[in-house]
Amino acid sequence: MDSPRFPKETVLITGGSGYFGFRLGCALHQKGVHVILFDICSPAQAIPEGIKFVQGDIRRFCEVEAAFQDAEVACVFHVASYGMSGREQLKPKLIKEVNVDGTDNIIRACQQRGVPRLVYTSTFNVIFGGQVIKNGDESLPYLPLHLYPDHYSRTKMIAEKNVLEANGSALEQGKGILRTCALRPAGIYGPGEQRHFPRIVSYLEKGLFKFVYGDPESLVEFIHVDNLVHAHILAALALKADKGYVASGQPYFVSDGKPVNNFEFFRPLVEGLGYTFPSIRLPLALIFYFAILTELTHFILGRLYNFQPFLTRTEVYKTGVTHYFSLEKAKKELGYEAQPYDLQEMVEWFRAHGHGKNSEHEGLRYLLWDGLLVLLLVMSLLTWLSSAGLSV
Ligand SMILES: NC(=O)c1ccc[n+]([C@@H]2O[C@H](COP(=O)([O-])OP(=O)(O)OC[C@H]3O[C@@H](n4cnc5c(N)ncnc54)[C@H](O)[C@@H]3O)[C@@H](O)[C@H]2O)c1
Repeated sequence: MDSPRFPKETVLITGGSGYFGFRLGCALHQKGVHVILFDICSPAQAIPEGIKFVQGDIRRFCEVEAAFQDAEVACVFHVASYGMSGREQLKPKLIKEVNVDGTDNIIRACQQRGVPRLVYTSTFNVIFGGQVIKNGDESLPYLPLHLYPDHYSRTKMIAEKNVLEANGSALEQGKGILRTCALRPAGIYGPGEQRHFPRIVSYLEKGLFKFVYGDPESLVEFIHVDNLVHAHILAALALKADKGYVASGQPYFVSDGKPVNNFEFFRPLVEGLGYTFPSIRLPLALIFYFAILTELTHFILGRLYNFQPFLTRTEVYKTGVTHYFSLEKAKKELGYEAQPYDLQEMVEWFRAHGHGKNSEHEGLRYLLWDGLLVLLLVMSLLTWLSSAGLSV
C-alpha cells in the first residue's frame, strides 16, 4: 500500500490495546509518530519500544486527563468502545457509559488540552437497523433512537453525532478550534482478530456451524484491518490545513469495497481449516426467533453463568440482511483506495495457533452442544410458527 506521510507528532489512541487500536498504533509508530496507547486493559501483545502505554478508563475524566500529561497531542484517534458483539451487547448501562459518556470525556479533554484533531472510529451500525441498504451513502439520516436494534449501535450513533457536532468548537487558551471526523467501518478482519473470528472457529470446533441462513443473494461488507488503518491515517491528514480541512465535521463509510454474502465470505476460512461448509440453509425469520430465545436464555441464566450467546438479534441482521455502502466520498475526499486481501493469512494464523480439523472424535465430544442447538432450533421454530398465527 502506498502509505501517506505522517508528520513527526504525538497522537493518542483510545482503545489502543484492542485489535484495531493496537494495529493503528504500531503502523503510526513505524512512520515515526510518537504514539500513546490509552486503554482500560493492557495490550495482549508486547508493546514495541517507543510506544507509550497509559492504563485508564475513558469513563473517568481524571484518568483521561492523566493520559495527556506531559505531551502535546496533535491528534486523538478515539477507538475505544464497548458492547459490539456477543454477551457484551447485553449490558446496556456499561455500553452507554463507555460509548457516550466516555466519548464526551474525550471531546472535553481535546478541548481542554488544545488538541486540534479528533478522528472517531464509528460503525456502519449508526445508519443500519436491519433495513435493506444497497450502495447507501453519507446522506442517509440516523435512525430514530427506538429503531436501533441494540444499545451498541444506538450509543455509537449518539457518540458519533456528539463528535461531529464538536467540530469547530473552541479549544481552551485560544489555541484555535477542534476539527473532527468519523469513519464508519464494516466488520473488521485480519490476522490475530480477537472478536469475531475466534468465536466462529470455536463454533466450527464444537460442530455448531451446521447451517447458514437468509437469502444467498444478501450482501454485507468487511474491511481488512490494514485498509482501516490506512483510512484513519488519511482521515487525520484530511483534518489539516494543507488538505483544506476537507474532512471537518464529516462521516465516511469505509470497507474493502466488495459486497459479499456473509457466509460466502467465511467459506475460505471454514474449508481452509478442513471443515465442510454447511449445505443446510434456514430462513432468516427462524434464526431471528432463535436469537430472541438465546438472548432470553442469557437474560435468565447469565447472572449465574455469563456464557457467550450463540447469536444476538443484531448479529442476525448484520449477517443476514443486505447492507453495503458507497466508498465514493472516502475516495474523493480522503483519497482512500482499498487494497485487496483474502482470508488465506487468517487460515494460516489459525493453523499456526493450533486450530483446524484434526480429530475424528470431535463429533462425539460435542454431542451435548448438538443437542442444545437442536433444542433451541425446535423452540425457535415453535415460537416462529405460533407468532405467524399458525396452530401447532
Ligand atoms: N470489530 C469490528 O468488526 C468493528 C466494526 C465496525 C466498527 N468497529 C469499531 O472499531 C473500533 C475498534 O474495534 P475493535 O474490534 O478493535 O475492538 P476491540 O474490542 O478489540 O477494542 C476496543 C478497546 O477498547 C477498550 N475499552 C473498552 N472500554 C474502555 C474504557 N472504559 N476505557 C478505555 N478503554 C476501553 C477495550 O479494552 C479494547 O481494548 C471500535 O470503536 C468499534 O466500535 C469495529
